[in-house]
Amino acid sequence: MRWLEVKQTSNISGHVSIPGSKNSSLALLPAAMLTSDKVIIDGIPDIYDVRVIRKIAESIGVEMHLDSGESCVINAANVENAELPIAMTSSFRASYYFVGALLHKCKSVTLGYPGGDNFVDRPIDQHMKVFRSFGAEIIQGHDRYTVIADKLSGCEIYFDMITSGATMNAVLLAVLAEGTTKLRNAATDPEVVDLCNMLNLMGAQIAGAGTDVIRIQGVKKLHGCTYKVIPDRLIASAFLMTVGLTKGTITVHNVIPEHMKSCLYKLQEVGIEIDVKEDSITASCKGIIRATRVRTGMYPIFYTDIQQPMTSLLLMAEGKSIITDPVYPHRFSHVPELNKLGADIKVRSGTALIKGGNMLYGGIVHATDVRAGTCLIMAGLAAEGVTRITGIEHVERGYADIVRLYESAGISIRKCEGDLHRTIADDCEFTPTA
Ligand SMILES: CC(=O)N[C@H]1[C@@H](OP(=O)(O)OP(=O)(O)OC[C@H]2O[C@@H](n3ccc(=O)[nH]c3=O)[C@H](O)[C@@H]2O)O[C@H](CO)[C@@H](O)[C@@H]1O
Ligand SMILES: C=C(OP(=O)(O)O)C(=O)O
Repeated sequence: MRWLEVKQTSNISGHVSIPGSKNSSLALLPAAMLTSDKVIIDGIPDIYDVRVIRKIAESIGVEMHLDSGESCVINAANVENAELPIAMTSSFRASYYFVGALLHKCKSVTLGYPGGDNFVDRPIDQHMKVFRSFGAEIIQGHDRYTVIADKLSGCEIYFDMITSGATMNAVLLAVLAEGTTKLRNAATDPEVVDLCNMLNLMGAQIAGAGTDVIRIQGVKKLHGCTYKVIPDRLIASAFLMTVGLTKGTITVHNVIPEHMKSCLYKLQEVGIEIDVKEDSITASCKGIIRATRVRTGMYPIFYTDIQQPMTSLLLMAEGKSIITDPVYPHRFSHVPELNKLGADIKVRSGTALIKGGNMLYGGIVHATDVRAGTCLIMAGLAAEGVTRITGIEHVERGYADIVRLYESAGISIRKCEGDLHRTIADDCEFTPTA
């Protein structure tokens, strides 16, 4: 059994260089397959999902080399078919971008239904709507689906809800489709803009990215480029929140503060001091944390992916806080785990009612998704004694080297392997694996 081990920690002082965005990388890597030229992308994190993408790519003849923390070189000149490995494509969420990236070239793409963070049911009806809008036929099996199109025709799509994934998939299909595509009610997330920026550098004609109407004029061919992925705003936001649990100061470097505004304002509101520079943000906390209400939404509203870390932060507040997550109303699997550590949280129809101020005590808890992992690490830092967090594989989907990253923040956590139920005081028996 593997787990992460976290000890109560106070008064931190650290500097963290934020890695490239997972959610951007998962779209940029398939996007690089739209051309037969070489594409170089800097800053791709060496996380589990990226490793799976690399294996899937290799299985269809795409060359993908990743030097850790450096450049990823992608060459899709020799891809002929897109019969993708089912289990691999079902092991993470964003495999659907392979359809957007390969349908034009291969005319047929077969893959497994998306997996990934299993906090809730996550429909892909908007992706299906996108495929059909471009003229594709979809054949659905019990564990796989095939998307077939001899030709992709530009179209107009009004999304039924704001979805970053389906917006990006539509962009991937539109850049080489015949004619013009107009996407309405499109997502405005920084990761959507990042994808459009790279595609424009490859010769695409995309206008309006970052607004809710994106217009794409299809082109005949895209060419290679060198690009750098944006920083991971989700990892950066969680680090800033951490000072609310440990007290002290933390500076995140290599960030784009504009991407994190909804988080920064909320942190100031609850009592964390925020100092924003051009590409770094310092958060400090000496005093009390105030209770608040949080409601998630699609960008630029407070993002669902930091709802779980925010829950841990609000455990420190005297009084009652309320977190509602309309984006994923069932994303609360972290709550029973936090309650095991002494928290007092009740969940009622997509809303967590948090009674802050309780003492937290270390224990054994389980992370069911990457952000639940972050949230449990944060609670562990405030809990008396030692906290062990299982479900590391979920955390590894989003963090390349979580131990080293926290170390730079002045926080010591360990990856351990062995007998989980050995007495927590019996510290020296564990075998750190990183
Ligand atoms: C790999 C990646 O980038 N993952 C992020 C992406 O996921 P992902 O792109 O899957 O999430 P979406 O933006 O598509 O989801 C937004 C909302 O639309 C709904 N929806 C989406 C698609 C669809 O076909 N039908 C449908 O009903 C979802 O249930 C959700 O309520 O955005 C989410 C919302 O910010 C984040 O939590 C994920 O970290
Ligand atoms: C939900 C997340 O990721 P994914 O969509 O890849 O499951 C996340 O990063 O918090």
